[in-house]
Amino acid sequence: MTALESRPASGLATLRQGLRLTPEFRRGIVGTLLLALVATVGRIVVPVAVQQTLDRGLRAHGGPDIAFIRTAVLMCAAAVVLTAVAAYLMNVRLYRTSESGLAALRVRAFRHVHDLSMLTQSGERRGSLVSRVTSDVDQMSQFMQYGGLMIIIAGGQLVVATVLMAVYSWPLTLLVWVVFLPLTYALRVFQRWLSKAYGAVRERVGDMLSAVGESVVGASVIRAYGAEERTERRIDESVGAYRDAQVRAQNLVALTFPSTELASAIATAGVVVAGTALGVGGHLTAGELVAFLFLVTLFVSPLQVATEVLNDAQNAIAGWRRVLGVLDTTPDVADPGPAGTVLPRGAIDVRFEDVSFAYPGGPTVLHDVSVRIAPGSRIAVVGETGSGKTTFAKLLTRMMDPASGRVLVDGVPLTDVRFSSLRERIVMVPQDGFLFDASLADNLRFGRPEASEEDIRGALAELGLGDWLAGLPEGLATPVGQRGESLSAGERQLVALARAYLADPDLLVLDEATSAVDPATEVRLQRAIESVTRGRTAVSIAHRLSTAEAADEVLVFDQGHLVQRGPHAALVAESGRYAELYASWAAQLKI
Ligand SMILES: Nc1ncnc2c1ncn2[C@@H]1O[C@H](COP(=O)(O)OP(=O)(O)OP(=O)(O)O)[C@@H](O)[C@H]1O
Repeated sequence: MTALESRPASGLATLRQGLRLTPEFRRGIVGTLLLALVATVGRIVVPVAVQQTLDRGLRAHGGPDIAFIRTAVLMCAAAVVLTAVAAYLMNVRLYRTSESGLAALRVRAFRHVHDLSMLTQSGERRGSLVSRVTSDVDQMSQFMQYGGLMIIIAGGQLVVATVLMAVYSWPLTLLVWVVFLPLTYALRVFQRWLSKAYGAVRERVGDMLSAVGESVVGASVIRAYGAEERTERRIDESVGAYRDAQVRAQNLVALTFPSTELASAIATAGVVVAGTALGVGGHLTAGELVAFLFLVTLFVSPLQVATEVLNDAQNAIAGWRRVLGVLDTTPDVADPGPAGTVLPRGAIDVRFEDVSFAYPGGPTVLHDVSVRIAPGSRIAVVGETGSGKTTFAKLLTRMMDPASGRVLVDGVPLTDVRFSSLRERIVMVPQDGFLFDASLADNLRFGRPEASEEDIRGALAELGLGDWLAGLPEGLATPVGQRGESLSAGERQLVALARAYLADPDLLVLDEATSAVDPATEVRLQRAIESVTRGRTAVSIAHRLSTAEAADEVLVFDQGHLVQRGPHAALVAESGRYAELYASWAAQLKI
């Protein structure tokens, strides 16, 4: 089960919903349809001209009427040119609208992915999420540019050809329809099968991208554990599953082609036989029969195109369903928008009122937590692994909302605070602060894009990192590599801290890194943390004893309950959870 389910709605409902959510596709559609009409009507001029030339020009009373033939040929040439121009203009318009529609859809889907809470995102594999915004939209683009156009033309052509065929001979028209009716029914059945088959194809693309993406990102872990073979097997399997799904879908497509060919051959043969009989009986002229055969070709080609387009259409609808799956997911952590409160500047006062939380489908991991954190105080959150520390931090920064209870900042419920204000005033530094593949300066500027080089140097100096910066080969221009791989783990933590310092929040939530660093970096980190947390409310998930010792107060979590709180010295003196944790820390230090 993924968090963003593909919608099971019918193909037509999906298209309608998609068009409603992407008004760009509908822009200028009337003009395009008119051009399609001109292009279609233009195609019937040739058969009519041939019929007129044969029946009224060549077989005119008293010999061929050259003047009539000349006029018919000229009109025919003019119609062909007009048709070509209309078809060109229609193409251009369709490309333009479909491209801008797809671009808007991509942007909208991508923004929406960002609006979704961490919880929804973590329920969906990253590769699959990426495929919804990239390859699924690409599938739609093929259809919108070729298939959509063909359907418009083919539909018009089918109607116009039928009407004109009926004008020449309704019994022959009936014959053609009788041959083709079973085919149209069969096409509808194929469509249902294809819809299922292409739904599976789109799912497999997501799986494949997920497997490939993960093996690239986790390359070092794979190598470290010698798991290359297992990883290759997983990729082989996902590629194989995609191939099988495609082959299954293509087998169905292959079935549709011969069936149209067969129906077309039967219809043509039938028209020749029945048409000749009608001609002998004096009900049809030679010109009319020839024109009718031309029209049968015009009638058949849209059906042939339809089978091709059906393929694209089903693939596109399957893709569109997955994109709509993203757009339709209401963000569970919603921004109150302009109606929301803007927090005033200054150290933030935090209150948790009976807060409980459970991850979707899981047990309660935080139970009735009530706590007040005074503005400007430094708090250390401690507890065994899995005790709920990170969950507490995520609720405090509104990465997710509590199942029950409230979190208040400066007396305002977090849910009422405008996102822009929330993200500006409250910053979380996760254990492994993600660094982008850019220069050190660009990464530091992430929280405050307008910061000048002087601001950055000043901030690093205030954090006691001036000497570290001086030791870097290219200073602020030093590239940090993908995910900061050119830096050591300790240096990455320093950059994450400096980035938060530059953003200048009023509440800083710090998930202390557990990775061991060399003693010199450790000292730097301690000094930097001391400076970063000064003057603001700071909540650190502490993995080091020194952090707890330096804090104004310690919050002790045990199996989702807040079991103790108070200054380090007082808690050590009490017998309780903290004293046990302290004892195990102290034992580790002695080793
Ligand atoms: N995304 C998630 N989905 C489901 N359960 C989760 C998720 N994240 C955490 N949990 C569960 O919630 C409980 C509390 O986890 P939490 O990450 O808050 O603990 P922690 O004290 O921060 O642990 P650590 O010190 O190892 O980081 C654990 O039992 C964990 O398995």
